[in-house]
Amino acid sequence: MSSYEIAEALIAIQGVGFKPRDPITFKSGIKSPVYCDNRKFPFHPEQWAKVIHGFEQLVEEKQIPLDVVGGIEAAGIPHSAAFGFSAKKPSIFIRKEAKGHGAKKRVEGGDVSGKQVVLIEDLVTTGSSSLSAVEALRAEGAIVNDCLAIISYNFPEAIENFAQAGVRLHALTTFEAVLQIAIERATLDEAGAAIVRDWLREPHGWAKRRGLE
Ligand SMILES: O=P(O)(O)OC[C@H]1O[C@H](OP(=O)(O)OP(=O)(O)O)[C@H](O)[C@@H]1O
Ligand SMILES: O=C(O)c1cc(=O)[nH]c(=O)[nH]1
Repeated sequence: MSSYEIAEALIAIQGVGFKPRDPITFKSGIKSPVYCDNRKFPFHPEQWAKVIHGFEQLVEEKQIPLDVVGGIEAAGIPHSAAFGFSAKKPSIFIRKEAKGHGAKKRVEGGDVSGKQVVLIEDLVTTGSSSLSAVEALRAEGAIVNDCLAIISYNFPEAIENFAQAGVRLHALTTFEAVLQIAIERATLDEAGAAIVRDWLREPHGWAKRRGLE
């Protein structure tokens, strides 16, 4: 499954929104003129199958050691569960925060101690959600060296965060691929594309630069 095919699939399920003049706030607090919504994939099984096959191919081609598949709450979980089921591997999930009641755990579903856990995230922006999950897993004795994601914005800070944590990030596609397709198809006009490119150059200060905050 190529990066282009996965980007096409995300566009086909209407999982990409361009909002150059009406920004959206990301988990990290970054204000953005674009939004990718991988949560829509399970509603479109034919397109979703491309994601799950993409993960299978990635693990096989890169010979990624895998005992357990771990989905990051919330949007990572459906993809992780489907991939684990299809690959006949156990799967667990990792909460972003421990609950205040019940077992109060972040890692749910099984014992990961001494196991090679491959993380599944739907989307990487800064990488902070992924790396917090890595910490929670390592605290339970898991071996975590690889994270698979559907899409990454490929921000330098995310690349640096993954490198520092000693985790390889393998994304099926990138926001750049999505942007290329949107420009080719004139889904995004030139003025809109210029705004998105300006955001990509320096996302943290973008909203201020444009007088939006
Ligand atoms: O790389 P980061 O800067 O951490 O951003 C990426 C995270 O943001 C979203 O989670 P969010 O908590 O917004 O939504 P969810 O609860 O649906 O997963 C997404 O699903 C990733 O987990
Ligand atoms: O960083 C985020 O919070 C984020 C970005 C994005 O494009 N889509 C999403 O679901 N979350």
